[in-house]
Amino acid sequence: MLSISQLTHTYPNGVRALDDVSLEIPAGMFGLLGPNGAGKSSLMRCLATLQVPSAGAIRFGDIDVLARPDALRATLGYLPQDFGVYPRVSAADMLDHLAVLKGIASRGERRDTVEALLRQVNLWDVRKAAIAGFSGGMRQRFGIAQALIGNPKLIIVDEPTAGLDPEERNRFNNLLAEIGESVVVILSTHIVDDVTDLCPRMAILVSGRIVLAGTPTELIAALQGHIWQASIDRQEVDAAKARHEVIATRLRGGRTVIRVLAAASPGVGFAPAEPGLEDVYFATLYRHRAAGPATGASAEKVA
Ligand SMILES: Nc1ncnc2c1ncn2[C@@H]1O[C@H](COP(=O)(O)OP(=O)(O)OP(=O)(O)O)[C@@H](O)[C@H]1O
Repeated sequence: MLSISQLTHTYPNGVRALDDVSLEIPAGMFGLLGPNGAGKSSLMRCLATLQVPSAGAIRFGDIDVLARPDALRATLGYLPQDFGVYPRVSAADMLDHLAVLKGIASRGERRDTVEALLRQVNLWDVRKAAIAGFSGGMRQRFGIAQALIGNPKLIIVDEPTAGLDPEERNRFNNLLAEIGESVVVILSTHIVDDVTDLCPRMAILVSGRIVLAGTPTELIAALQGHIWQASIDRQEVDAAKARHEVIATRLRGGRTVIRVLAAASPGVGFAPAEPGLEDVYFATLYRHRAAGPATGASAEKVA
């Protein structure tokens, strides 16, 4: 179990990226959804001990993470949003090097580990090719291989499928789904379908705050009977937005399909719609935007 209590992080420029974040995350896959700038990467970096939060506490099992970051690192697998540079060394040599850094001293054990991981992520055939020449999907699969070195109990993956084509995204998600259910896997993303496909538990982060948390099934059920859909002309969209709580608009065959949040039928032309996780996400963002400032971390004036 990963326990995050009242975590707050303010960058030196005054941006408060995390604001009183508390979450209890059991074993299994946990989806953290949020728009750009919500604070997802900031939270991931704090959990991965790459950044010390301004306030709050993090516990993973027996480990007080802020007091003993090294103890967490020994059991952590982290796939950052962006590796930055991709070396010209081969995938096999790089994994071997990273295994040394993870403390696997025995050459034989490393060879077995590297082979098993490369086969698991389907990169065995290209093990001798330089990572610098890999496609985006191959890089991400290499990324998950390096995160799995040493059988970590906490795995953090930060927006892993952004920029991948649907086939590679699917491949990557299948890999994540195979990771054992006895470990905590945190998947940070703004792709709702990734959470729908993979995560039995989730939370939505907006402006550095957890605004919703639960199981996708329960959160979707809570919207039952509250989502309505209509197909309208593009010119009518602004008027519809003024009249209704329009949570999403989508073009379909030259017309605009709007999804509206309402306890009863909003009027002629609207049909009841089956809610999905995307409605949960958009309704949450809509309510947040209606209640306060635009999404993005809150900027505090520093005196
Ligand atoms: N090193 C930093 N210094 C100052 N501000 C930062 C720093 N890193 C992030 N921020 C700010 O903190 C807020 C949260 O950023 P963060 O990258 O954590 O969000 P995110 O949800 O991961 O966004 P994205 O989906 O775009 O990656 C943003 O306003 C961002 O500009």
